[in-house]
Amino acid sequence: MAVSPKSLKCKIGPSILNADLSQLFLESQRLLDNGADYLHLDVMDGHFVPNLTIGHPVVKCLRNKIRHAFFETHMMVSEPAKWVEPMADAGVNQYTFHIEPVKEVIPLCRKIREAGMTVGLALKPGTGIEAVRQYIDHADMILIMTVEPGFGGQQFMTDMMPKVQWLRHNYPGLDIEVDGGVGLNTITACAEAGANMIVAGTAVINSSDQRAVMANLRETVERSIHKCNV
Ligand SMILES: O=C(CO)[C@H](O)[C@H](O)COP(=O)(O)O
Ligand SMILES: [Fe+2]
Repeated sequence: MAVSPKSLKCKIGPSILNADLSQLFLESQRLLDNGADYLHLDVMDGHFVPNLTIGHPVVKCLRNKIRHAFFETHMMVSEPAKWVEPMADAGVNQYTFHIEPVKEVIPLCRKIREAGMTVGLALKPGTGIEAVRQYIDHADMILIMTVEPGFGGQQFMTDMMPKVQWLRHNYPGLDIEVDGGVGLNTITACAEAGANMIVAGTAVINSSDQRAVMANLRETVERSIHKCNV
């Protein structure tokens, strides 16, 4: 892995997808109390992916209860431009959208920033890194999906790691997120490839010791960042 600047930080963002959503506030607060740096909120529209989850009204309710945490929405939707203002109004901090269905990526990045949010660009497993290269300067973070988007609890795809490695090599200071099947058995591959933003759903939610799992994920990533800085 190429040398990362000292400013690169490990951030752990659990996904609430497989949590008990009838207790969304309590589940989210518990994750934050147990050491989460941010919340990764999976938004699905039943078109871009074959599943439905939550939308901006639910995010807004959650924001009314949790004032200060960083909220990332992972927009698995066919028309991400449509939800920028509602999500900004709901108190979202980072708007991460898939580039696959979007014709005009750069104007959408601009719109998201104008709405006061940071920009994440997400790639499905079948999307090559060349598809995002031209947009990286317009984004704050790149999300490399390590499962086919749509469902929690799937198996991690190790063969996505070359994408992470390429990004880290060429963009030492970039926030690079991995999402899907990330847990104690797969974090080393993510960390060594250069990911610094870690989304973990079932590995954290299903654990009886969320704090220990998140601390373990963090230690592994911080060790890799440190190795590159010495
Ligand atoms: O975007 C997602 C699925 O499309 C989820 O964020 C992801 O799957 C998290 O769950 P797990 O860690 O269980 O895979
Ligand atoms: Fe996600």
